[in-house]
Amino acid sequence: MSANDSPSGQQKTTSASLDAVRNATHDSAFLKACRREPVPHTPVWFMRQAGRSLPEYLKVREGIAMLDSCMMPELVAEITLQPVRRHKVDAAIYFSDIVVPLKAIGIDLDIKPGVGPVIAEPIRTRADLARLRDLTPEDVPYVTEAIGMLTAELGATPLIGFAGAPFTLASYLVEGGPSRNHERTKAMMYGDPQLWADLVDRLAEITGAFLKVQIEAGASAVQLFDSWVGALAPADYRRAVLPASAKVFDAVAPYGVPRIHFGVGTGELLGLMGEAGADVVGVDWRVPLDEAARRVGPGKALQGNLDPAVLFAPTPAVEAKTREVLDAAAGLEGHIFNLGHGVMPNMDPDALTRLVGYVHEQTAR
Ligand SMILES: Cc1c2[nH]c(c1CCC(=O)O)Cc1[nH]c(c(CCC(=O)O)c1C)Cc1[nH]c(c(CCC(=O)O)c1C)Cc1[nH]c(c(C)c1CCC(=O)O)C2
Repeated sequence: MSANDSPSGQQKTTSASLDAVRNATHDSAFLKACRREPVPHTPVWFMRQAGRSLPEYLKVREGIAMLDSCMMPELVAEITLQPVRRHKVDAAIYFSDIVVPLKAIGIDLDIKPGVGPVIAEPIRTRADLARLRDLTPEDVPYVTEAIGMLTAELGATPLIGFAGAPFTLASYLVEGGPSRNHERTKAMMYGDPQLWADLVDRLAEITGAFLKVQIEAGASAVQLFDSWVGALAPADYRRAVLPASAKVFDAVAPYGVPRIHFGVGTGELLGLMGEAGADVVGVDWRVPLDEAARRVGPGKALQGNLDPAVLFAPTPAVEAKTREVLDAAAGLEGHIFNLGHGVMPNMDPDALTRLVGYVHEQTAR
């Protein structure tokens, strides 16, 4: 199957325009690095680059709830473009949230400012699983529409689509909201392995379908965020999570777009996260990239991994820490520079802009 066969039957983005997007972005530094090809400079983007660190974001979001904003295509396109205009990053990331596909299939949830996603009725029993129905492109028309607008504006700059991975989504659904220790999630995982397996398998189906919509609309790469999976030991990850994450990666494999996988505190899981099917493994700041490369093994690019908190230090300190990251990445087959986790709301946007310039200048070849 090629991406042009449009397996969902949706033709909102025509094959010809999808081909045009593929051609325009193909030789970008970002996609070359994902493919482990030589690059003119190390590409840079930041997780959570769109959002509260930017005054122009706060301005357009004024009076609009987070989830509502995700369903307004023009606003989504504007917010996605803001960090590209300001920082000159090498890729855009689609503005949305990991819980958007769950909302789209009818799960009653909200994103509470300063808290995160909150689920009205958590998923805890076999009967609850029935509420997790399949996602179709018709459930998320605003995604197709916004991505269509974006690819027209972005030209040669690739757009990264994303989704939450089954474990991280399951944690929100089972706990009912953010959780420090994932107690109820782990209680289900260890106590009712079959219910757990069925839950993450359902989530894999939904997530795979959601990523397909984004790719068919014109996303040039996808990132699967398993933000909280670092809470697990490798043996548990392999048994209870890897099959579901692999199912998501397999679902989008036929499109041939790079698949990025990221989690926080996943130093002990990096090899397994690559094994799940990622082409690019995201690394937080706790493991130097040369060591991460040893853990991941050959044939995969790495993304990361400056400690985001470093951005609060004076510029010479930021540059010294950035140099350390670049030095550790010197022998890699493919490196995409990023922070080890997301941009923080109170970060100075100018420090981010300077960082992009510094990485480009230091790695120009
Ligand atoms: C775990 C997770 C979530 N959402 C996401 C993850 C995985 C990434 C990670 O590990 O950070 C993913 C996400 N959420 C958002 C993006 C936008 C794209 C980007 O610029 O990276 C992305 C990629 C927008 C958002 N998602 C959210 C905001 C802030 C809400 C606002 O601006 O009103 C944004 C810009 C809300 C949200 N949504 C979530 C949290 C923890 C929060 C923060 C709650 C808070 O502190 O207010 C769940």
